[in-house]
Amino acid sequence: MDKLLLRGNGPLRGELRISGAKNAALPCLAATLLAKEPVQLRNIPHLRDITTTLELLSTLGARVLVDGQLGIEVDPRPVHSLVAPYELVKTMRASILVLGPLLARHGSAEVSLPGGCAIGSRPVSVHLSGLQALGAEITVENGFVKARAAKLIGARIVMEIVSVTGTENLLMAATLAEGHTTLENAAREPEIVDLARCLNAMGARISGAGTSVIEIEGVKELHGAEHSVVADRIETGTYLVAAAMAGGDVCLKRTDASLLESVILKLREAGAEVTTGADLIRLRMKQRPKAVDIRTAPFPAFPTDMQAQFMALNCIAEGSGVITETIFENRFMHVSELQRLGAEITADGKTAVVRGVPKLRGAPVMATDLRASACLVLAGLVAEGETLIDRIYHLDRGYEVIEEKLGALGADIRRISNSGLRSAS
Ligand SMILES: CC(=O)N[C@H]1[C@@H](OP(=O)(O)OP(=O)(O)OC[C@H]2O[C@@H](n3ccc(=O)[nH]c3=O)[C@H](O)[C@@H]2O)O[C@H](CO)[C@@H](O)[C@@H]1O
Ligand SMILES: C=C(OP(=O)(O)O)C(=O)O
Repeated sequence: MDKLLLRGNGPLRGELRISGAKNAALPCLAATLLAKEPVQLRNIPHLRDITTTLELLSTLGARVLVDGQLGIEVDPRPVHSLVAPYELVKTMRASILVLGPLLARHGSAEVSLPGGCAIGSRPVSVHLSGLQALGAEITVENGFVKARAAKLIGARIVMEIVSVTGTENLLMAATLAEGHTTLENAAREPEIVDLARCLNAMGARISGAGTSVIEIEGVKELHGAEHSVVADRIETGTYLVAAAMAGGDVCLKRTDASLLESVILKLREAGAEVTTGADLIRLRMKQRPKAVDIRTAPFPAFPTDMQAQFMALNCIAEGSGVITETIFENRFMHVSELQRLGAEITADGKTAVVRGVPKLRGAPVMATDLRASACLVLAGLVAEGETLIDRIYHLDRGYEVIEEKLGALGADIRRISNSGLRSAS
């Protein structure tokens, strides 16, 4: 099992290219199952979750071509299986996203209940009740969701909870439903806007994505298309926090500041100088960060996927910051690991109070989920001495070559793989 070894060694300087967003690429890959022709997707990040999704699509029978330039073509015509097996689905939350497309295009689907980060109970009731409202018959048996519908019929759906993948599943299913569908209380995340763009390029008729009311006029079929996936706002935010913690001057390219305004606001509050251009963000930090209060909530508020990284920032900041996690009930697993590095944190229920210390000290730590892993990397960048992070397979689900990217900015970070020690830069 790979590990990461870090040594805190001062400011970060240089330029980085941000990858396509995992959480946009995954629904777009699932959406290809709706088409009658091959779909080309560009700017797909090279990540473990993407590989798992491609394996899942191949298992269903789709023909997948990877062109080596971050481009992937999926030909859904040979699909012959409508079963998403447990072995593939267990590692990844987004695998539930094949449910809506398979049902809408083929009239039935069996999808194992999904895995993903263990950051809460993460039910899928919103997905299932929405599909029922579109006319599907749904049962959950032996860990599988079984869905059938001779034909989906458009409906007005008021989602009980704001759910990102729930909105995406229903959006995809509704594109081929007969008549009009309205999704109310929809999630507004940029990845949903990106999925709607991809679907509209395939011939869907969707308006309102990015607002809480999405309108979908069902069409008879969807055709092939080409779509380039939006930049990863969480990867962007993670590298911005890295520079805010380590200090220095970093420019992130091929990203979009409008996707992470709430994060940039908090970085400025922490004392960073942030300037933005059409597709770049530059962060300069000349001082010890000031602690900030964070409250996670659905977009456009502060994202839960950036909570752990800001907790790491508060750990070495001047003053105290209160972090309130309102989305997931079990997303403070990084607290005990940060404490191993000398952080002063008191967590109680949804709230963690972090009192900044002048220095963290390196130690062996364990990654517990994707963003928790990222926060340990950030802490390791500024800790005195060596930090060894175990179980970084979580990190590989969501960060493309993190050790190379941080290494290029001057960080001392190395991956220790089973085959030996590999330098970052
Ligand atoms: C692959 C992907 O895009 N993952 C993102 C997606 O996850 P995901 O789509 O799983 O997250 P949701 O938006 O569905 O979850 C938000 C909250 O709603 C609850 N809920 C959700 C569905 C449901 O049927 N019932 C229910 O109670 C969840 O347990 C959670 O407490 O959005 C999260 C919130 O921004 C992000 O952290 C994840 O990175
Ligand atoms: C929680 C995340 O991923 P997933 O929903 O796939 O578990 C994440 O991207 O931070």
